[in-house]
Amino acid sequence: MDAATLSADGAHRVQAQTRLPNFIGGRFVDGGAPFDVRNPATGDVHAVAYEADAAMVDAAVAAARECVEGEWGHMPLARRRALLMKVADGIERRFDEFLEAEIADTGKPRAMAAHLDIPRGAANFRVFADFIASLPDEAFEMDTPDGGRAINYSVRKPLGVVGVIAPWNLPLLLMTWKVAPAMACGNAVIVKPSEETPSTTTLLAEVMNEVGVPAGAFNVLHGFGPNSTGERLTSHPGLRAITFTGETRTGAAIMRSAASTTKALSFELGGKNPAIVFADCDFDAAVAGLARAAFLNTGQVCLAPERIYVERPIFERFVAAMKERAEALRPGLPHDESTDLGPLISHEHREKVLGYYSLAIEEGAKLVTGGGVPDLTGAAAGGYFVEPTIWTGLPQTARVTREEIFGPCCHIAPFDSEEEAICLANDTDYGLASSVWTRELSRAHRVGRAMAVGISWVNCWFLRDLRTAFGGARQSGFGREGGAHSIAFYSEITNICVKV
Ligand SMILES: NC(=O)c1ccc[n+]([C@@H]2O[C@H](COP(=O)([O-])OP(=O)(O)OC[C@H]3O[C@@H](n4cnc5c(N)ncnc54)[C@H](O)[C@@H]3O)[C@@H](O)[C@H]2O)c1
Ligand SMILES: O=C/C=C/C=C(\O)C(=O)O
Repeated sequence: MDAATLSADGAHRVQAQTRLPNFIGGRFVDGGAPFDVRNPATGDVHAVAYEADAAMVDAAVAAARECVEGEWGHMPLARRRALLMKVADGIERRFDEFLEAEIADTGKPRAMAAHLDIPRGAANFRVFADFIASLPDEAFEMDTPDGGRAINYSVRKPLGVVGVIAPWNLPLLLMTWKVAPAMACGNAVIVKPSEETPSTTTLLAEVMNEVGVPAGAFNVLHGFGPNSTGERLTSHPGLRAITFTGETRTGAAIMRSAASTTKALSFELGGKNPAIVFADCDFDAAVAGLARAAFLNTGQVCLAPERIYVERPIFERFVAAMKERAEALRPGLPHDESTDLGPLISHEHREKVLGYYSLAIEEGAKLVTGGGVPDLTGAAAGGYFVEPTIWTGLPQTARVTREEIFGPCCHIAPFDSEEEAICLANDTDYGLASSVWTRELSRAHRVGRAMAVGISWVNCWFLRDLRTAFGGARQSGFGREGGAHSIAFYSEITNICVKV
């Protein structure tokens, strides 16, 4: 069986033990040490992927380099763009297969994957194929010492071979968010999907071949991080850049490993994101928006608010409304239409989240709701579910209010002034995203701007225009991607200075 069997029939379409081989130079290749891929909604093994060894990494780098120095890197932009548009069409043509593959790897509710993950996979290719067509190059005319003039203009060229190291929480979305602009710029990519979620990346390799992307422009290597495929890629001298989304600690390890070959790095890392709710907000919209933000994807969204600060006059009412929302969420299997809360990604991650659930109590939190494991029967009894959880009463110094948990949980604290709210929100080592909820226009701008983050939302959350800058401040990463920022990162820019 190969990745094509992901298209099998029936309600639960992914068959047991789907084979997910590595994809090098346009071909699925045998070899590598097999490892199990589990469906976290049931705990069952649904696929086997193959950890790429050092020789496979070398082969992928060689194939990618040949392609970027040859057909792909020199392809006229119009043709390259047309191919990327076809990749988007190809994802949509095989939408159900992508959907089932993503669901099998993550256990997330079908509606979420159908409305967010898979459509964004296609959109990422369309947006960057469009965007690159109309992006102006820089030009500066200058005076010269001899009284003449010179014209400077810049041209963009591919960087070369780019390594894309992706996480498991929004697998297709976050991987294509990097692959699409990298390929639009003419680079060849080698993707290492998370070992937890290798299926949709493998399926994308099939689409690349189907639509005629030249062999070697897109490669997939499966495996783990340290002493495995991840580290082999980050230390490989044949790669010019690594774009990474994942934990801050992993980012630090990648930096060390990439240092000796001076690769360009773009890092989207963890967060401990604040939300500030003022008493003048649209109360119902704030509750609906923040309940979604805290619990979407079972809290496994890097942008999720794990710290919510609420102006004192509405604090009790807000906590009660969030409690009601949390308790209305129904955990269950992805294909059950009544499910709105999926599992965590793995047994290990559940242990980590439950560790924080215990720690919160040890640190003196008041448990508003949740704090444990839901009592599920049938197939879901083997899944890695936890209860959506809300705490109050912790100090800013508690580990639960400082460390990223990455589960369906948040701590809610009161504040008395705008100044205090800003201080509390920015009192963190991270700086990824924030949201401010108020009806007062100038305060919205003032507080929105004061947030020490890369992405500051006002009266919304996770509203994305893919042309805008996206990334983290402080320990949430460096570099920005999105729109022109992506194109700049994935390009080698040559300035040409012509004396006239
Ligand atoms: N800032 C963002 O945009 C953003 C988006 C999504 C997720 N995240 C963060 O990602 C984390 C969750 O994802 P995760 O658990 O998959 O992250 P992770 O850091 O554990 O793993 C991410 C990827 O890195 C690989 N990896 C691990 N160690 C490596 C090493 N030493 N060398 C090379 N590769 C290595 C993994 O195999 C995986 O493919 C959270 O911290 C979350 O906040 C951030
Ligand atoms: O879990 C993190 C979500 C990140 C989202 C994006 O990178 C995006 O929307 O492009």
